[in-house]
Amino acid sequence: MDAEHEGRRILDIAEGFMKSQILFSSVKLGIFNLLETSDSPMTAGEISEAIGTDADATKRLLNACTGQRLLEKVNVDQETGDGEYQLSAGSRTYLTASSPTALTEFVGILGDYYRSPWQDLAQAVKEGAAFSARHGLAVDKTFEDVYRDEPNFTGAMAAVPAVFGAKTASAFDLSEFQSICDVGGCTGPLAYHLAAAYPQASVSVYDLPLVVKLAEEKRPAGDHAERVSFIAGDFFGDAPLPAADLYVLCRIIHDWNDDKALKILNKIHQSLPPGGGVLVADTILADDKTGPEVSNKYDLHMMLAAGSRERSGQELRRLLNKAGFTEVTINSNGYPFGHVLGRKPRI
Ligand SMILES: C[S@@+](CC[C@H](N)C(=O)[O-])C[C@H]1O[C@@H](n2cnc3c(N)ncnc32)[C@H](O)[C@@H]1O
Repeated sequence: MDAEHEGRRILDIAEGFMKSQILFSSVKLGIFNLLETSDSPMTAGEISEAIGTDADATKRLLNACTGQRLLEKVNVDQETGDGEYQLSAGSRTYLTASSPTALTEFVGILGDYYRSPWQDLAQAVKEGAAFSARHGLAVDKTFEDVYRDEPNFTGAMAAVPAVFGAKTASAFDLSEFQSICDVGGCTGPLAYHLAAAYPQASVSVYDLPLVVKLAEEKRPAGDHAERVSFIAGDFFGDAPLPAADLYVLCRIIHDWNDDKALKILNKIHQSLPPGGGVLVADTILADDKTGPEVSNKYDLHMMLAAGSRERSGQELRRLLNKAGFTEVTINSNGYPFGHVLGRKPRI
């Protein structure tokens, strides 16, 4: 073992919160959005004046952002070290207001609403199910509570499939399906990718009434978006799902305990014609549950925020089998989601 290397690696893990705080604070202060609107690189003084912050502290934050390659520093005075700041390629693509691939709202929710339950990780591990009973979505909290506590939840959710949804659309060849329903599809970012990838299919999104209302208001212009319909409902209610021969569940199964997840899968199975499919997209754990890192992180996150869990491919296979899906194919590669396709038997 290289002792020094291991020591540094452990400190690096411990100091991880400092890195994320640099990002969260810069997003919160509007630094990336400001630089997007500027025709040329800006000095720390210009930035602090525009966002109403302390000049010296702002300069230190901007330099830390540069160290994280969130910003670039140009025209540097070799004597004073002062210079001008501009967006890096990464922040221009993923952290600016007008970018169609902006992750800003998701970063915002991670830095605030989603960060607070992590303070209780040790307590949650001590208590297990008792902690979930107090805090868990699957137990005593509804999605209506989530929307009341964090009004920007839909914006934050939508950011991730807007960026990574093309990978979900292409994880399997879905071209045989004529009608696709994204169940719990939020304001439609994944449905728009599905509509673009499968022009032969009609595409719908099924979600709670308040989300559908928002989705209609936010619908972007363009052919693919216009082909997507939004249908309000409750997947735990008695009303049938919109008709489809493929149902998609992106980050839905991981919200719920096995009983509730099975309810959703059973309902989908009942709604499908023979040979129809269900596509699950979640951060899938390795069979020994020790990776990939993104899935382990979100497994704990789901425990803290929703009293639920991420599952391995084999666990998802067993759930799908229980609901009556026989042919189950697992494609667990990919960031941030792996994918599982299940089929209702043809006879
Ligand atoms: C974790 S979000 C995932 C959203 C989207 N699929 C994604 O990956 O970004 C869960 C979604 O399920 C929806 N949802 C929760 N309970 C529901 C219910 N009972 N019926 C229909 N949709 C529901 C929420 O409104 C939300 O859009």
